[in-house]
Amino acid sequence: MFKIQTLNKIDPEGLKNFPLDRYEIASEFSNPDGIIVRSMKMHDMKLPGNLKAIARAGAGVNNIPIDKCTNQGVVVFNTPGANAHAVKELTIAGLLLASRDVAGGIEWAKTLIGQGDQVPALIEAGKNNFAGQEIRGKTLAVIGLGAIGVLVANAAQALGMKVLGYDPFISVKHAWKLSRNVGRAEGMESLLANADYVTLQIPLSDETKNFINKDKFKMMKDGVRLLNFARGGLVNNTDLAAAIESGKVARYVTDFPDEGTLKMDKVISIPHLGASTAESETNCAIMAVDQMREFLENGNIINSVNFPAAEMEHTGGARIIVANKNIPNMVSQISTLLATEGYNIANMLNRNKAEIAYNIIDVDRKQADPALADKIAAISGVIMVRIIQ
Ligand SMILES: NC(=O)C1=CN([C@@H]2O[C@H](COP(=O)(O)OP(=O)(O)OC[C@H]3O[C@@H](n4cnc5c(N)ncnc54)[C@H](O)[C@@H]3O)[C@@H](O)[C@H]2O)C=CC1
Ligand SMILES: O=C(O)C(=O)COP(=O)(O)O
Repeated sequence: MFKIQTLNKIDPEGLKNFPLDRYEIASEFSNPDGIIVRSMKMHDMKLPGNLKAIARAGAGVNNIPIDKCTNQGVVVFNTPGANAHAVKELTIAGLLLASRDVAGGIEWAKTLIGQGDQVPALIEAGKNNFAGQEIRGKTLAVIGLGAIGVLVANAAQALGMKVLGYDPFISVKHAWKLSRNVGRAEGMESLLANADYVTLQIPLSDETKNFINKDKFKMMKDGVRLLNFARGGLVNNTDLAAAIESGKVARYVTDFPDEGTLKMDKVISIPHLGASTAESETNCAIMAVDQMREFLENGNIINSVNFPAAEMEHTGGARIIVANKNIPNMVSQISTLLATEGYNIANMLNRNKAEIAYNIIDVDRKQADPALADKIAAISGVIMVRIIQ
């Protein structure tokens, strides 16, 4: 039986894909084999000894201690693209909320309760205070052209905006999906100097923390509207407060409000609703569960953020999976040990990603002795071994 712990509410449509004769699912387990999580912060959590994999039902993995997981041989998955349409739609809503004072107007309209028959006239008299601008013809800078950024860029272009994209690491897959009408920014300076709206669709990492700071605000037009449906830590709050105060930023729309931004003027705060649609929650849960099962049952790795992709058809016989440091001479030590122990390799796959190498080895025996795992684990540089019978 595999034990799967859910750290957030995970859509049952996904969880039902765990067959109950082989899986136990609960929100509390002392030593689970797998964890499924959404946004809960795991950095202070001690990783359970049996833990083999963490699946993030969503895109951002900044809530997961990736390096610690890698060092302990724990494979971390996410579900790329599974919630991208939901975030695209809310980002488009953000563009409109940044342009027309719909939020302020709604608040004001509620204050008219009790004015009886006067309400329609008061509405007409007061609406001037909430007028705005159109997005058509304005320039949008999209920073990050991944699953979400490409959809946002294409949708904004279809709504009549001029769109400039910026992503020095754009993947071929996403480049193919980008409308040819989306312009390529030559660099940050020209991108920000030309933008009426800037939207962030990049991950939060050590490299991107405080990505929007006083230097970037300096490059922006006065009255720019900034959208952040990516992560709060991408924007430096002190510099944002100064940019709002000086009129550089006309509106900041954020899906990640904090105590600091809640107190600022001109900020529209959304309570992290980007991926909160029935469709996205289902998509993410199904993908997370499928990837977790594929790894636990077959050792195959699909959409991991810390391990290489590795898929090999299981042709029968015992399967041994081994993760090791990506250094020379590991495969030969492992295969020599297998030969010494009398195992013939029927099929083998070796993949690597950064510091990690991962092997899937099928042997032509139905069962492998569990003690074999300990012998492989004793080879210096081996991080994780598991036998799948
Ligand atoms: N508001 C919400 O509920 C949600 C927020 N997100 C956030 O959005 C982020 C992006 O999500 P996806 O598009 O699905 O991820 P993705 O991995 O498909 O795309 C991210 C893109 O950002 C690019 N990038 C990375 N560093 C960059 C930099 N310094 N400058 C320019 N581009 C850079 C990458 O090359 C990649 O193309 C997630 O990491 C997460 O933080 C994602 C889903 C839901
Ligand atoms: O997928 C992401 O990165 C998100 O921010 C969505 O978070 P959530 O699953 O709604 O807690």
